[in-house]
Amino acid sequence: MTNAMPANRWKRVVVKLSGEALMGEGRNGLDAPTLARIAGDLASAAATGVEIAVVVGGGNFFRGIQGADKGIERARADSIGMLATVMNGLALEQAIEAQGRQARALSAVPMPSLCESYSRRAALHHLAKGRVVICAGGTGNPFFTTDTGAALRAAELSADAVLKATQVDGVYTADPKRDPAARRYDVLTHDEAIARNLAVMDTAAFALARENGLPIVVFSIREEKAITAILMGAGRATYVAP
Ligand SMILES: Nc1ncnc2c1ncn2[C@@H]1O[C@H](COP(=O)(O)OP(=O)(O)OP(=O)(O)O)[C@@H](O)[C@H]1O
Ligand SMILES: O=c1ccn([C@@H]2O[C@H](COP(=O)(O)O)[C@@H](O)[C@H]2O)c(=O)[nH]1
Repeated sequence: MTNAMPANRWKRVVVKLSGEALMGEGRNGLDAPTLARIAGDLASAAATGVEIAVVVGGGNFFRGIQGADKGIERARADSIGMLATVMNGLALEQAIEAQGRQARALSAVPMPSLCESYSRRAALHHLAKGRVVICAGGTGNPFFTTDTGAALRAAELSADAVLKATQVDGVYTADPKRDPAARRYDVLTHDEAIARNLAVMDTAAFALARENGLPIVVFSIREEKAITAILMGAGRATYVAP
């Protein structure tokens, strides 16, 4: 971990939680022990007093781009992807509450019979009460991802950082799952991430974070209590500094 990370000064963070992380060692869907482990970490993180909003992905169920490759109209495929994030959001809400911490899933795609709709005001209200806020449905628009959703929510909620909880332990010179020679960065800038096409997050997310002066911390959610560790300035991660 880099000393550059001013973790313990953060008051509010947005955690981008990989949907794929929720499937554990499975091939898709939700793995109950993994869900409980991550929910426990989020509950511990909230217990430190830092306000936690989670933007949850949907890659364990569906990604729009894959649907489009199979012939589903892209906007419709993205709608299915957004629904996938709501499924994850509802599961996460219940798993966090099972850990004794209040949580509220707020969907950017209104589904009032399932959960509250997302609004900035509602999110700030629940955060002030110490609840973990789960932002589901991404941005609510097709042609975006939950990475961009995380940068957007972080900007509008005046968060101090985006914590990208993913499958790899940082940003590499190339995708480490495909290139065993890829080297890991400790620190880099948004400009460098964009210029080098580092696909750990999409360019729109890096650009939105850069424009709003938001640091991004990329780390592996496979580690025990990884989110809590990052809040304490510990753990292995790449710090993307504005
Ligand atoms: N330069 C890079 N450095 C690190 N990881 C990279 C890089 N390029 C591509 N990746 C890949 O990006 C992935 C993370 O991004 P992605 O948003 O696709 O998945 P995710 O965080 O698991 O979210 P979800 O499952 O919800 O879609 C990593 O698992 C890694 O394999
Ligand atoms: O703002 C958004 C966010 C997401 N989507 C769709 O959902 C899936 C799942 O999200 P991931 O970020 O890939 O985990 C995504 O592939 C899109 O199809 C969206 O349309 N708008």
